[in-house]
Amino acid sequence: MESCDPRPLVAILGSGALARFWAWALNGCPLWVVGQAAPPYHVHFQGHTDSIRPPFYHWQQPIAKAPDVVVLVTKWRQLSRARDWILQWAPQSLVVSLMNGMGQEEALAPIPPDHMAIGVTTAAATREDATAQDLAISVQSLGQTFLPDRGESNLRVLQKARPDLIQLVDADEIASRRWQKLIFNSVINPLSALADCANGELPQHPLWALSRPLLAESRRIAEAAGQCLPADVESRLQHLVQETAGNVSSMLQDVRHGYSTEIGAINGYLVHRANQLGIPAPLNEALTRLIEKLAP
Ligand SMILES: NC(=O)C1=CN([C@@H]2O[C@H](COP(=O)(O)OP(=O)(O)OC[C@H]3O[C@@H](n4cnc5c(N)ncnc54)[C@H](OP(=O)(O)O)[C@@H]3O)[C@@H](O)[C@H]2O)C=CC1
Ligand SMILES: CC(C)(CO)C(=O)C(=O)O
Repeated sequence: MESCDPRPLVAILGSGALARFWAWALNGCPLWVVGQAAPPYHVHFQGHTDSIRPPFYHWQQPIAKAPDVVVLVTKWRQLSRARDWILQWAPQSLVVSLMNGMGQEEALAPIPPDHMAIGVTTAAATREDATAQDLAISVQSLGQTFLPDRGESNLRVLQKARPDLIQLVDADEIASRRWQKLIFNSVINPLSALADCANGELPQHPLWALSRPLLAESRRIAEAAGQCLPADVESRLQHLVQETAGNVSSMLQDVRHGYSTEIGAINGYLVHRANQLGIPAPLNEALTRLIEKLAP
C-alpha cells in the first residue's frame, strides 16, 4: 500500500559522523541511511547518550522505494560512488549536500543543477567507533544549517521538523555562508591536521601564526570572486574554534586514519579560483601541497 505520510522520505548517503548526526537530528522523520557502517549508532551529546537504529541499506543493496530527498554527507573521496548511487536509485530526488568544500555541482554532473540544493552546516560531530560493532559519535555543536529556499515543499517540511537547526535562506545568503565556511575550513582544517591537535588547542599552537595571513589571502580570493565577507570574519573564525574546541577536525581525522583528505575541495579550490582570477594564493597552495604529502 502507498504511504500517505506527507513528510518526505529522506535517504542519508554516508554512515560517518555527519550522517549519524542527521539520522539522530531527524529521528522520527521517515528516513534511512545508505553506507557501509550499519546501526545502531550511539550519539553522545551534553552528557547524554541516545542509541538510534535507523533503517539501513548497504551501498550495493537494492532499495524498495526512491527517496524524495537525498542528504549527501560522505567525504569527497567517496563522492563518485554516491553520485553513481543517486543516478541509479534516486535520479529524480532532490540532492541536499552538506559536505564541506566547493565544487559539488561540477563533481555531481550529470545530476542536473536544479535537482541539487547545496547547503552548509556548522554542526560538529566526531566519529568515536570503539569497534566495527560499536559505532558512536560525539556531538560537539549542533551548529546552524543553511539550505537554499527555492520554494521546494520537501525542504520546508524538513526545516519545520528541526526549526532550531535548519534555516532556509536565499541564494545570496547561501553563497555567502558557503564561502564563509570554506574560508573557516581553509584555516582550521589544514592547520589542525598539521599541528595534530583538537580545534580548541590551535590558538596556542605556533602554526596558528599562519591563520591571519591565510585568512587575509582567502578573503582576497573570495572578494575577487565577488563575495563580500562580513567585516567580523576573523572573530567569527575565533568563535567557531571555541565552539568546536573539543572537535578533532574532519581533516585531522582523515590524516590519523591514513585516508586522503578534502584539501582539494577546500584550499585546493581556493588555489583554483585564484588561478582563474589571476591573483596569488601562495599560502593556500603551500598548505594544499603539505597536506597532500601528509595524506596522499
Ligand atoms: N563531522 C563534522 O562535524 C562535519 C563534517 N562535514 C562534512 O561532511 C562530510 C562527511 O564528513 P564526516 O561525516 O565527518 O565523515 P567521516 O569521516 O565520519 O565518515 C566518512 C566516511 O567514512 C566511512 N565510515 C563510517 N564509519 C566507518 C567505520 N567504522 N570504518 C570505516 N569507515 C567508516 C563512511 O563511508 P560510507 O559513506 O561508505 O558509509 C563515511 O561516509 C564531509 O564533507 C565533511 O567535511 C561538515 C561539517 C561538519
Ligand atoms: C567546523 C569544523 C572545522 C569543525 O571541526 C569542520 O567543519 C570540520 O572539521 O571539517
